[in-house]
Amino acid sequence: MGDCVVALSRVTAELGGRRVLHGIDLTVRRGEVVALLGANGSGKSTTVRAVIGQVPVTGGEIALFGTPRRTFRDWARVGYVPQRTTAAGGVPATVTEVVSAGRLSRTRFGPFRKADREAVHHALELVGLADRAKDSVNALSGGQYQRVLIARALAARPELLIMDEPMAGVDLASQQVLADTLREQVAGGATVLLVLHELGPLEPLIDRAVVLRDGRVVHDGPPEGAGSDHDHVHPHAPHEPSDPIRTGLPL
Ligand SMILES: Nc1ncnc2c1ncn2[C@@H]1O[C@H](COP(=O)(O)OP(=O)(O)OP(=O)(O)O)[C@@H](O)[C@H]1O
Repeated sequence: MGDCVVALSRVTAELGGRRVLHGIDLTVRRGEVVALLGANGSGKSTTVRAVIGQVPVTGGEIALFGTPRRTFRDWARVGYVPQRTTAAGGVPATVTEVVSAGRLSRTRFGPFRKADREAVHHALELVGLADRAKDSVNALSGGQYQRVLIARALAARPELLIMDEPMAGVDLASQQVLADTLREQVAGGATVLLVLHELGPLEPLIDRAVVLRDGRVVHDGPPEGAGSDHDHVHPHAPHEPSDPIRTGLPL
């Protein structure tokens, strides 16, 4: 398993005193693009947040680049794009400031040098927002803000990209930019783990789909077998309380 970039073995986690991950096994090998699918509340976000250390695990093992997560320190190799709903801070900042924050893991919080400024500019070019560099992020559309978050993750030139629902609530034009950006990253050798509620426009890029149900893996294989998750209800989407209970899984 020397080429495992992410490896979870029998991982359990609790939130609010309730067990939400019931023994997750998941591997992402170097250069692979793995999609984590499943209904609302199935544990997708909790799984990726456990990988980056935002959710404490109560059992099992997590390794990054072959190193146990507990002792892993090389965070500049990892780019994380949070779910946009949890990332909106309401703090006024320019596009450049937000993206520069993604470079801090490389500068080790020291002064920015030319290479750092170039990396920030390049990341903004990749997501098509170089012309908005000086604008406040508050002036951006949801899709543009999502592109800023992705540029922030790319600014450190990570080998592993972890993205939580990068397409959620994103307009079609931005979706296309995101798909193109991701394709370039993958072509450049990046490894990707992303949470999706449906395969959508990213499907051609995905090597493997892992479907969760109630905190357990119920499918791990080619994306064709996973299908799109029509039963997922996104928090941004209007939702009728009278809707039937949805499982989000292929029957
Ligand atoms: N901070 C929290 N405290 C208590 N329970 C939580 C918390 N965050 C999530 N949960 C619960 O943990 C379970 C897994 O949630 P998680 O966000 O990982 O699911 P998800 O598959 O990412 O769903 P979604 O598609 O809605 O984002 C759900 O039952 C959720 O209600």
